[in-house]
Amino acid sequence: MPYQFEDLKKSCQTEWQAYIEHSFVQQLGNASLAPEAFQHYLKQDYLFLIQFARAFALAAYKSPTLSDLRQAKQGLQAIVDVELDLHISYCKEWGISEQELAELPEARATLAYTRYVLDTGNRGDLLDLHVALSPCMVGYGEIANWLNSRAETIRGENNPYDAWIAMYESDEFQDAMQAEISWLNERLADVSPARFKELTRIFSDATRLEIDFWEMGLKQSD
Ligand SMILES: Cc1ncc(CO)c(N)n1
Repeated sequence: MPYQFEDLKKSCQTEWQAYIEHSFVQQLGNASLAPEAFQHYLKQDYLFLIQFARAFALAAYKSPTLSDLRQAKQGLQAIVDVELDLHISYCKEWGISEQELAELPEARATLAYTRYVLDTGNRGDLLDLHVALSPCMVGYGEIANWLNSRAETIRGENNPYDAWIAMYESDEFQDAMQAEISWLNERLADVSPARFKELTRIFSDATRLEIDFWEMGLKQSD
């Protein structure tokens, strides 16, 4: 049986579920999340996105084919020209100025996660890097879908976090998530059991670092 993305999730099911169904996510869905926790998260996510853009630049460098190079360029462009602008205006609505964002120190959870991804890409190949990136690309799309499937989730103007859910349920994000899964499925189909085992380590590490990112938001830790 060729390996598929689903097998990566199955290899760390407990951690994956703890990430997708984290209390930060549940509280965001039922509108009970403390605004301070959300603001802390938003600020750190700005710093996260900057490092995430660098990871796509690294993906360009690690691309053996023109098609991979184009894909990496598209990812970098989407973050720099669209996501970061959106994030900056969203932060403004939450009372966080661009000046404040520019001067923020990185929380340890942000440092750990982003540098882990960059280091994994540096020492490995494009597949290692994509596996390290996949919990972000796929996880947030799944989170939006999971929230929408729950009776406890409040949508619309009665939830101050509605726009956050809307961003990750959008066609743009869901399409990017599907594209990432397809790219991985194509590559995973050819890997050996030993190579797959290495990749499950990376996937599980990145998933655990996503859990820490939610914890950092909830506890407002720096
Ligand atoms: C920490 C984190 N993971 C994933 C995403 C989705 O892009 C994000 N914005 N932030």
